[in-house]
Amino acid sequence: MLDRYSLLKDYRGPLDLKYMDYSQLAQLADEVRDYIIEVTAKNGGHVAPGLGVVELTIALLRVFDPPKDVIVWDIGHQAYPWKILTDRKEQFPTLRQYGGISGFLRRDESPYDAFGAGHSSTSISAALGFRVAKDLMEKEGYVVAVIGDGAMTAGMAFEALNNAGHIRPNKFIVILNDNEMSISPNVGAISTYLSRIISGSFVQETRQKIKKLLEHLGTPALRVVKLTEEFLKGLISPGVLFEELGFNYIGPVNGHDLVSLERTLENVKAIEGPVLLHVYTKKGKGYHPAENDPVTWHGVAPYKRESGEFVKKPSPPTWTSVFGKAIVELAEMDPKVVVITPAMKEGSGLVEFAKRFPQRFFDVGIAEQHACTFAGGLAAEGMKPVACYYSTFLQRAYDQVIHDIALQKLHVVFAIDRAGLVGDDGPTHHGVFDLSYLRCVPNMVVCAPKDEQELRDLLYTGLQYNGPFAVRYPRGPAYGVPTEGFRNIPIGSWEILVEGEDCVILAVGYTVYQAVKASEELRKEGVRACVVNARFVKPMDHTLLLQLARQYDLFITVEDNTVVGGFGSGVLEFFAQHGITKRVVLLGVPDTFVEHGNQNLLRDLVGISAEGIKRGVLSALRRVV
Ligand SMILES: Cc1ncc(C[n+]2csc(CCOP(=O)(O)OP(=O)(O)O)c2C)c(N)n1
Ligand SMILES: CC(=O)[C@@H](O)[C@H](O)COP(=O)(O)O
Ligand SMILES: [Mg+2]
Repeated sequence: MLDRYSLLKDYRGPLDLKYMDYSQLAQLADEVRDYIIEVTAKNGGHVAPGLGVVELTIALLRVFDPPKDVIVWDIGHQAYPWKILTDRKEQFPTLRQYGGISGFLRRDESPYDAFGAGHSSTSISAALGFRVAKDLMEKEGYVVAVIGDGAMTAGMAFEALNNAGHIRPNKFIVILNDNEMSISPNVGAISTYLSRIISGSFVQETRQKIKKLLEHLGTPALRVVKLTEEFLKGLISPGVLFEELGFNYIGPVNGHDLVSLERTLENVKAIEGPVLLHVYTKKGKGYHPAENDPVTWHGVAPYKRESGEFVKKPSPPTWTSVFGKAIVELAEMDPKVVVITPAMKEGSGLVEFAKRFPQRFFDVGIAEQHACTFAGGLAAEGMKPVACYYSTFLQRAYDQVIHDIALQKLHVVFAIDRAGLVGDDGPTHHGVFDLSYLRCVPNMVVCAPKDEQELRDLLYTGLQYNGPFAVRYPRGPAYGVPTEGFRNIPIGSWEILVEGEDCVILAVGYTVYQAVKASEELRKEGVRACVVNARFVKPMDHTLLLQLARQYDLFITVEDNTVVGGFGSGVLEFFAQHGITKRVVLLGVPDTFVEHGNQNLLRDLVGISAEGIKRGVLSALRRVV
């Protein structure tokens, strides 16, 4: 694949960059962009973020000397050019494939990936750690954090700036890559401030304000105005916010102008104290579909590169779209329903809701903790907040779930998307801990639907129930069952879906229909397994569980969550509390970080697909295939 690129094919590594002239570098930038498009068209992935930082990556590799100089990219979804230009151009076609290279940064993948990432807004903290460690150990080198404007909206980034502004280290540079986009257009007061810096309006407006103030003070001051005009120009730094936090603010600089970018970086190296370099770039640069629609092209499935059309296979609606439709209907029925997302409007299926109910929709930026406590406040005053999270990102708000919602028994519905194995994004994004971390929290109701209708019903149930309620559902297509209306499901109730005498399979959420399929296959082999839809993980159906314990000796629990502390553990705890001694086999995600790869392949590998469950049951019955 590399043969078609005249410079990239013979490129050996960052040292080569230092010997190229600017016309060669421009050509190399084009080739890197082309290569990213070529590979992501086949594999899918994050297209627009990486296309926007090709020149920045080249400049960093020319001005600094990694891995001696440490470059920490935030999130890492924009690091495809970094992977190609450091040491992974050959492996790049395996991007996000099982066994291939990751779509994010990993320390075990390359010495150039200084710090693992995938979740947002960690770069400045990690970089500061590197800086302090280097200083304590008297090690050479610069430390640079590269953070996007979206990532900069998170509290964690400001916690790090606060600390860095106090320590005031030298050779510590934060590059703010500002493309005015999070996944959606960036939101919030900080984003507005950054946009005003880029447009130049911040300085102009501040000067006007000072002039007006002086004019207001009368004639002597007016004379001063004239004298101070030039002085004011120098006095007002557009990055006054960062200056006040103890950083030297430099910028804004065009992040696609390699010459000035490099010159600025060279100058920045000589500045004493921490520096914030504000760079503006275009998300999706160089590929028209992505430049024109960076929201869609943030992260995509495979596509045709010439047209930008997506290669779609017919499939049932996604769980996300079922949720998105249901929440609009529920909001129509109840004016108290409000929706909160920490920067995941599209991914959480909320585009329609935001259009229909702009006053009741809150994109709070990448601020999972704030989103949760904000929901708590809304609930305390009598609204019905639905806090929409990806399972993996809810991890950020764990203390808030406990302290601000559960302890106060507040009526917040957590709609948790991307539960279970998500596939190509890999271990940073799998939502395989939520059943464990939520079921141990007092007052929480925790449930998972077996299909689309049950998702609607559980949401409806959650909005009727007066307390903390979490419903979790997976990434990707649902089962295609018809949906209509809403019904209340008694909290803690399970249902028997398949009768059988040999053993009982207690399955949760996505795995329920897999267990039903497995039971059909098992029947062909003479095994009659009972299948139960254990839709409530907390509280469990104690009555049914006691009844089943009288009937069966072998229990198989299935969940798309870690087996450590998850649903199966809950069943074991219940049996232990009731002195029930039955054989219980736990099927689920093992106690290891599962790699990236095709979602169904991963499900099969960990043994929670229909085939995997069949294998698990047979082996439990000691009839190993
Ligand atoms: C804690 C956390 N919340 C949400 C996300 C999902 N997410 C990934 S990229 C992104 C937008 C980041 O915007 P920015 O930092 O400006 O980078 P850009 O894509 O614009 O280059 C979001 C919200 C995440 N990775 N981590
Ligand atoms: C980088 C990041 O965190 C998001 O872009 C994430 O990859 C989105 O995942 P989905 O594709 O499941 O929406
Ligand atoms: Mg951005």
